[in-house]
Amino acid sequence: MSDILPDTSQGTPAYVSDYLSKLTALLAAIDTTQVAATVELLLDCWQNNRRLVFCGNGGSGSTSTHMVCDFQKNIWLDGGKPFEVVSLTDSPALLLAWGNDTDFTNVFAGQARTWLRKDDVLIAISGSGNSQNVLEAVKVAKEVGATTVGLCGYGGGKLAGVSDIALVADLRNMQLVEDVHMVLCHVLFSALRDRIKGLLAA
Ligand SMILES: O=C(CO)[C@@H](O)[C@H](O)[C@H](O)[C@H](O)COP(=O)(O)O
Repeated sequence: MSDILPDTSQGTPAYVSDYLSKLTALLAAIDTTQVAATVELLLDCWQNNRRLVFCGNGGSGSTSTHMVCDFQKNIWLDGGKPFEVVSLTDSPALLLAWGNDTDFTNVFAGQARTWLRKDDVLIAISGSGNSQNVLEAVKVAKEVGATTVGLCGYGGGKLAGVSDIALVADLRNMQLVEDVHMVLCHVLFSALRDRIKGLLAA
C-alpha cells in the first residue's frame, strides 16, 4: 500500500456513515409533490420568457451562483431558447453598495426590484430560513407579483411561511441542509432539462 494513502482496512468510519444516513433521511423526507410543482413552475417560466432569480447567503449564495451556470448555459447548449437566469449574489460591488449605502438587509431586495417582474420566479435559499435579506427579497417578489420558492432548513423558519412553495430540509445542521438544497437544485434542473429536451424533440 502507498505511504500516503490512508489505511481503509477498518471499513467506513462512523462519522461518514452517520453523515450519509442523515443526508439520505433528509432527502427521503422532502415533499416530492412540491418538487414536481416547482418543475412545472420553472417550465412555465421558461416557456413564457419569464426570469428565474436566485438569492442566498454564504453556502446558499454559492448554490445560487452555481444554478445560474446550470439553468442558463445548459438549456441554451441543449438548443432551447435563452432562459434569463440571474443570481443576486454575483456582483460584490453591488452587494457592498446596497449594504453600505442603505442596510445589509437590502442587499438582495434592492436588486430584486430591478430584476423581478410579474410572474417571474424567485428561488430564495436560506438554511436557517430566517435571514432578513432573503426575506426582504421575497417581500419584493410578492409586491411585483412574482412566484417564490423557498429552499429552507431548520424547520423552515420564516421563509417557509412566506414562500408560495417551500422545500424544507428539516434539521438544525447547516452543512446537511445546504447539501440537500444543492441536490434539490440539481433535481429541479435535471427534470426541467429533460422536459425541455422532450419538447424540442417533439
Ligand atoms: O455554514 C455556512 C456554509 O456551510 C455558512 O456559509 C452559511 O451559509 C452562512 O452562515 C449563511 O450566512 C447562513 O445564512 P442562511 O442560509 O441561514 O440564510
